[in-house]
Amino acid sequence: MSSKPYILAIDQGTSSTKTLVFDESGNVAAKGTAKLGIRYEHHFVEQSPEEIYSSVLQAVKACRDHMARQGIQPNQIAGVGLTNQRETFVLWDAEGKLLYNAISWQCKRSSAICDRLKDAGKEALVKEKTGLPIDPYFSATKLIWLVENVPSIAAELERGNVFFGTVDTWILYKLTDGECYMTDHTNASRTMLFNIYELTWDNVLLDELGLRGLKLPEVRPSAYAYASSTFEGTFAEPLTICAVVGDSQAAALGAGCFQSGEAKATLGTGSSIMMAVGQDLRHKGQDTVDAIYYSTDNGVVYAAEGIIVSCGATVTWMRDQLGLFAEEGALEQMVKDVPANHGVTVIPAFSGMGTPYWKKDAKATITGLTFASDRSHLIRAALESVCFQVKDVITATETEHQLTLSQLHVNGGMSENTFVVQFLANVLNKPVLCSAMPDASALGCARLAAVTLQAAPLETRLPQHHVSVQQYNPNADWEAVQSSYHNWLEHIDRML
Ligand SMILES: O=P(O)(O)OC[C@H](O)CO
Repeated sequence: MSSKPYILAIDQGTSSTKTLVFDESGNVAAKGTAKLGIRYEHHFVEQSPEEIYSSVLQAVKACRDHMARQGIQPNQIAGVGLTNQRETFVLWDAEGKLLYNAISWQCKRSSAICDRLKDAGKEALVKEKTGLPIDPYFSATKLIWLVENVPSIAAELERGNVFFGTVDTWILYKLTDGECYMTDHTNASRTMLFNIYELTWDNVLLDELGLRGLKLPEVRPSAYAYASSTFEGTFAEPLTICAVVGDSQAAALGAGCFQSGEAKATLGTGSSIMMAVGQDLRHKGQDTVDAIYYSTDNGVVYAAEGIIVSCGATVTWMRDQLGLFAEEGALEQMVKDVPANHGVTVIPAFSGMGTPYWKKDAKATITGLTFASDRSHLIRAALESVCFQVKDVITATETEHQLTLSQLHVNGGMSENTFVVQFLANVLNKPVLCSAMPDASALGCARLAAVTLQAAPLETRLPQHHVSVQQYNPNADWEAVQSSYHNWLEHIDRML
């Protein structure tokens, strides 16, 4: 064992920051966590940048204290990996003074701006350069909203005094007292300002979007020695941050998607599905998102991504707004008790539909109800909708990239529901793998940090041989499965 066998991973997410210490085999040796608030107001979703930063410090401190109880010394930490919620951004000035709250990836304030850009025919240009569709999900249109609606930001932009940063950049900036103004390829690729083929901020796009003069961070590989920090005195000696990567990408790396055609689906409130494509993006996605998966000294690896807006959110709505059940635990048995959905179909467009439909203004529908329908049918149809949406994304990805899904790894809260995972295996007609390791994003960024530290192949880092992985194989009548999926597609067609 080396004298520095541990890696500290920081996972800065939307509702909390988690920290985990991994040993060389991928065992979790210590943990810390800190909660984080979020403000929802109609279509506006914001967070406090200071709170984001302090949640990182708190979670790192909690982890340090746990390390001490486990007998791990800070000088046994070889380096730090940082993974973070993507698309959320912060603006500050040359003095480091905040210009606004952090605008969350969930915020849809720029819906009308997206329509305007599409009407002006900008969609092809944006897609061609960034790999992204024009959608409020990505940072740029919400930045335009701020420039158009907050006079002080417009004035500062005019003076060249607006510094833009995704959450990783903000954390690096704060940890280094403004010394490190950087981001990685994966985070840059979610802003809708970064050319994912030329690997530069796109000046043509910045001009077209009225953002000329915006200060943007230097972009580095995901596996890279960014900066060193004591985390404001949490550690006596500075630790080096050796990796930065968006959390969905990190979750795919943590799940072990290393070969083209391997994919992961994080089934949370919504879902991000990512399929590894390789170093060469030969076919560009039309309805899927072309994403930078990760980058090292050896270059950039691409992935295809699909975004589902409503997964667990549909079930939460059925619990909180319709009162159909009280606890998640009861849910699984309830749906297993009914052999089918009895003709009930839920199209969960509560906040529009993402990949491959990109209909941000669509509304949810429940169809096929009769007096014989009961809550189990509704819930079953809601859970089926999660799987059908994943199938939609996988089908679009396979077609656009001329790849075949080999297997799907699932993680996130809904992957604990065995009905969902089995139904997914049936709908995809492929094995679905569910790891007992819940913190895939932290593991993924720790793997990248290990690559920076040891220049070894990514797939050999922190192998986690001890963690059990449950495999679900298709076990239903394929014709029946196909017929229910066709029924879903027909309903989608009607909705569109
Ligand atoms: O904070 P999470 O883990 O829900 O991740 C948010 C995603 O990065 C948004 O793209």
